[in-house]
Amino acid sequence: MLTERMKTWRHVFKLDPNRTLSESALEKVCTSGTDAVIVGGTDGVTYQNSRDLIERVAEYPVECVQEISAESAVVPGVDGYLIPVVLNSGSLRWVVEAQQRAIRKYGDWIPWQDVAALGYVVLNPESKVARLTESRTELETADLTAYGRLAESLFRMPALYVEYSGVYGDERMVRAARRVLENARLFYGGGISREDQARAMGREADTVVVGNLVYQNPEAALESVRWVKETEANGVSRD
Ligand SMILES: CC(C)=CCC/C(C)=C/CC/C(C)=C/CC/C(C)=C/CC/C(C)=C/CC/C(C)=C/CC/C(C)=C/COP(=O)(O)OP(=O)(O)O
Ligand SMILES: O=P(O)(O)OC[C@@H](O)CO
Ligand SMILES: [Mg+2]
Repeated sequence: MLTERMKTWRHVFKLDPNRTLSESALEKVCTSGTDAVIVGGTDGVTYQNSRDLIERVAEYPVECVQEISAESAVVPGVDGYLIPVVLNSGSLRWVVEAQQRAIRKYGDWIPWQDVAALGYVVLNPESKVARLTESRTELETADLTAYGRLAESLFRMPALYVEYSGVYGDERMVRAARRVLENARLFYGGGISREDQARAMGREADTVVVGNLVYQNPEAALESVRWVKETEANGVSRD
């Protein structure tokens, strides 16, 4: 089950099918000791560029999962599929509609044991994902923790994803969200570029996602695996 495997993820890389990565850089990413490689992005994601990148990652022993942002880009045969649900979106399209349309299309073909929902709360108003999904990013701590409880206890989601895509986020927000979760995992992603940031979010979150750094500073991106894994998460460990 994908949801079980996700419980072992401390550090993951998110690779964007719409960006170029040399074979030597990809090899380093995939053999870095990271727990999984997520293939996904917001814009310019197609079936072709997703399949190309997934096939390249599949050459390495690391777990590879596709994060689906467009119904047309679904690649069959991947280890797992992450389905974003943007809880603070201003449009139903990104909460249930796009997902319902895709389920209608793929129906019996969906390998549910290898599918997991990610309850996103998008907090960087300047990010592509915030703009696309018209996310309501002006949230207080209490709003975020309520989304956390909604995701975990009402929707029974396996993970809450605090998403600051492109900028380093507010550690207090992440800590508050983590505190109210008992079973769901807390994913943090956004703007990790330095050791202190990787360690700080490594303390607050269960799973730390590193994206842009792979393209901006590959050496630091590789180091981020160690920075996160050496750091103990504050949360009670759950299995
Ligand atoms: C055999 C077979 C066919 C198997 C497959 C079956 C299967 C798994 C079918 C899919 C079922 C399903 C429910 C699919 C969901 C479809 C869908 C379109 C859902 C909507 C997802 C959504 C809310 C998208 C909005 C954007 C979003 C949240 C994207 C996630 C990634 C993200 C936040 C990237 C951020 O990075 P990026 O913006 O690229 O960062 P940069 O600015 O640095 O580029
Ligand atoms: O690209 P960065 O800013 O590292 O963010 C990672 C991930 O949360 C994006 O969905
Ligand atoms: Mg992108």
